[in-house]
Amino acid sequence: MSAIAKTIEADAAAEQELTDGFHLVIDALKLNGIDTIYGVPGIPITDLGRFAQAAGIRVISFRHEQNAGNAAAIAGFLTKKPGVCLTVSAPGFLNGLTALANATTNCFPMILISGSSEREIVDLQQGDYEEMDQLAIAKPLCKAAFRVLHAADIGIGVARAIRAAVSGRPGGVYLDLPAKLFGQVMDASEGERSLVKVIDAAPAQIPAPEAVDRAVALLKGAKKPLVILGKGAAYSQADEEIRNFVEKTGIPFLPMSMAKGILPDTHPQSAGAARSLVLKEADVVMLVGARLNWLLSHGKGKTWGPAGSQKFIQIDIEPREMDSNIEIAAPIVADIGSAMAALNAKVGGWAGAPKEWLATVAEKKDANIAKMAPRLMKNSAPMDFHAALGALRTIIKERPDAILVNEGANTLDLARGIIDMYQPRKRLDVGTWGVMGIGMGFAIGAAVETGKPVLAVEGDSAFGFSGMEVETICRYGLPVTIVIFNNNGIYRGTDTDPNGRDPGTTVFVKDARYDKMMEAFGGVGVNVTTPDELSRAVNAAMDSGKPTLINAVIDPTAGSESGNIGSLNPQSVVKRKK
Ligand SMILES: CC(C)(COP(=O)(O)OP(=O)(O)OC[C@H]1O[C@@H](n2cnc3c(N)ncnc32)[C@H](O)[C@@H]1OP(=O)(O)O)[C@@H](O)C(=O)NCCC(=O)NCCSC=O
Repeated sequence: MSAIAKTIEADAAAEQELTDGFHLVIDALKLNGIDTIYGVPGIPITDLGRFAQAAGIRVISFRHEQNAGNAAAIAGFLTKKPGVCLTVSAPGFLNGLTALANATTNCFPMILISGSSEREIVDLQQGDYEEMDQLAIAKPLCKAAFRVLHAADIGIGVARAIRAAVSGRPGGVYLDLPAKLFGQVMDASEGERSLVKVIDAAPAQIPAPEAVDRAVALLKGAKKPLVILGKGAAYSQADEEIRNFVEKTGIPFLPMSMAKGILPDTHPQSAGAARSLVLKEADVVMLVGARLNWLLSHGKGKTWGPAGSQKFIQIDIEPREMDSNIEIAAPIVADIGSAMAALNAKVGGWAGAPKEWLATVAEKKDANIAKMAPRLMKNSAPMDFHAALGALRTIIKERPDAILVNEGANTLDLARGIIDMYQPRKRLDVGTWGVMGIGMGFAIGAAVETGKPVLAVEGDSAFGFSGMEVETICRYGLPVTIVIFNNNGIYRGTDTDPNGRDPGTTVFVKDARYDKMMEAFGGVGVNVTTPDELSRAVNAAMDSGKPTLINAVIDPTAGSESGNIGSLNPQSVVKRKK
């Protein structure tokens, strides 16, 4: 071998033995089973995305970080592994932060990884590119926040982020990676040794036996027991244990929005269609992964029975959740799976819920269902919400493993009650914050993570927050069908400016054709005006698996001001002169 050849070979060997910050981040994620990254490329993380894709990680590039973050968040909810969102510094980071905060509020495990500026310059405020103290900004908005300054600490940084995201009550974690870190080079073997594989990231939290006994005693003495299933119960994937408990005890259950389908909405014990009655009349209420927040009127007031007349059992992994609004007579601090298993072991041989109570619930439920039925069957043009949702309800019944994404005002409030769900974790919606804008991010995340067909039912306003991602859906050829309930505006399309100068504050362009947006990117666009046309279009889209957007024309006068949350949306009682 010539001297030159020897030198080249020696150089190559030396090169192989090196690694850098980019590759250590990727190796750390892969070592911990993270196989997908959602993000938007740019300075300083462009190459991180490229190298990650080359290393076999699936990298889904979005048009806006908030949507990428929402996709990562819902990936976390669906898989119990942290969903990862990758952004550029400053504005990209801030865009992703909304999704991180929302993930934290909803208890979805997610990691926002953002490139950032050089510490030394940021701290002295010397004007670096997109200079911002991202760590300080992220801290109050997520469960934990870490910054890695040295490549040798990347393994620890990623491990801490993963454990923080999924252990205990899951949530969002911010991981700050300054640009300088990516180029730091080290010996490959040293780099490998610095990586950390997280063992038992979310250990089971076993309930105390006396806590379980206390709860069982309360339930057995109840005349009108009720189980409320929350999104935490859906997240836990303890589907069998939950179903066993509900069926063994015969207690009526009320699913919160994203808990629909843990047991089918058509289950004889479902009290979904008798919501007001069961909340007011139950004497013992068992909350399973459901919090007594605004969605349950904080456990008090006119939604509930007289103060002190109802006793609460609460199962939650977070001890501080107990007594957050009212007294919890039987707290069970545990993960849902362990708690339900422990309860199941204690409720054998029990006679079940009193028959009179079941009959009362059934009567109210049947009456509400009968009242709604004719409204779902009108084949009129233009459609109202009920007629359009009646068509979609049949589609989900026939395709129970499809994932339903839902956001809007009327579109959300009515779809929640009308569209029955049959399987767990198939309904993804606006969650704890009632946030508009989750639509396309959730749809993409759900399609990527599960490979199942996704039906996104969107109000025209809600869709606008993430609508540009239809290009992403087309680019990746995802099996997403979007139905836009287009009534020309927010709530309805009839508002006007009293001065006649501008459009009313809640209206959009009249008779807009959202379906044309999809066609612009090679997807299928369809305009429909009747429930029959809507059914045909959705079925064709879901059969073909092609990205499709259906503009469903809804009567602009249909819809009300999202009445359910009227107390949060005060109307002025003051009449003022012009
Ligand atoms: C907290 C809530 C679930 C409470 O709503 P409620 O109207 O009290 O209950 P819902 O479950 O929607 O049910 C309404 C009524 O329909 C009945 N109901 C429910 N399902 C059915 C079926 N399948 N058939 C017939 N009737 C039904 C149910 O018993 C209630 O009647 P009765 O029992 O007779 O009362 C809701 O307000 C909510 O999730 N809000 C979030 C909204 C949100 O996030 N918006 C984003 C902002 S929008 C931006 O502007």
